[in-house]
Amino acid sequence: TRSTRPQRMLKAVQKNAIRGNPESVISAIDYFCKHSEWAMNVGDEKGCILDSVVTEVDPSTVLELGTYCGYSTVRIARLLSPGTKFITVEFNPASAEVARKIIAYAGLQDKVTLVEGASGDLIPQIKKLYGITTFDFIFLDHWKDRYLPDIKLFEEYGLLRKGSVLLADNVICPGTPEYLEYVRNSPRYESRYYPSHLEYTKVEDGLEKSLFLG
Ligand SMILES: Cc1ncnc2c1ncn2[C@@H]1O[C@H](/C=C/CNC(=O)c2cc(-c3ccc(F)cc3)cc(O)c2O)[C@@H](O)[C@H]1O
Ligand SMILES: [Mg+2]
Repeated sequence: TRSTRPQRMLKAVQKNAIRGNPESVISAIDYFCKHSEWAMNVGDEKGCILDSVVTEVDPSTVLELGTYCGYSTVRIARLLSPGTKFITVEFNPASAEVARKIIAYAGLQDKVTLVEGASGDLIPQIKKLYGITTFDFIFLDHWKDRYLPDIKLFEEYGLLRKGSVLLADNVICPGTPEYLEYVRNSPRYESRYYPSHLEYTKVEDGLEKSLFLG
């Protein structure tokens, strides 16, 4: 049967990247997406903004929603200090399998816990299952209509602390209007928009960084 795009992306990593070298894995995926097949990774332009926010926050606990093939997982994990707890959530088994292989190819498997399941099911159990009280940094890049319900779950289950940073992809394209309206109007967040472009295109998109004020 025909391979899937994630499987073809994995092949490109295995062919063009150097095992244990995260930078080469990132470059191989970006090259594949620019020259072979577009894919919905955060990409190199928005990826640099992601890098700078992760570096600035220097988190001890990280949550990513929507692993997909693991591109942003590798971008984040390569910047984390030893001992950081990093959980990434993916409910499509095929995507999760490709992501595990790409994360492992980059040599970052010991820094990442990939959980297969739906974010709405996992979030209420994170404290119990992983012994995490609050997250310092959260990257939202899953179904766009799940951003708002999930941020409300973070609040409900006390997973945010004063200073927690949430970074959301695609707030313009495809767009997350309800989420944007919430974080920009809630007195509990201080939000800032980082203009950029949809991965591998000239289409406008951007990231929204929201600081939880407690
Ligand atoms: C509640 C729940 N729980 C667990 N995993 C979950 C989950 N909801 C989704 N997932 C997982 O995460 C990924 C899905 C990501 C969704 N991302 C996008 O749809 C997306 C789309 C574009 C795009 C832009 C313009 C176009 F013309 C076409 C596409 C760009 C992007 O950057 C995107 O992120 C995918 O691997 C899915 O299984
Ligand atoms: Mg995205």
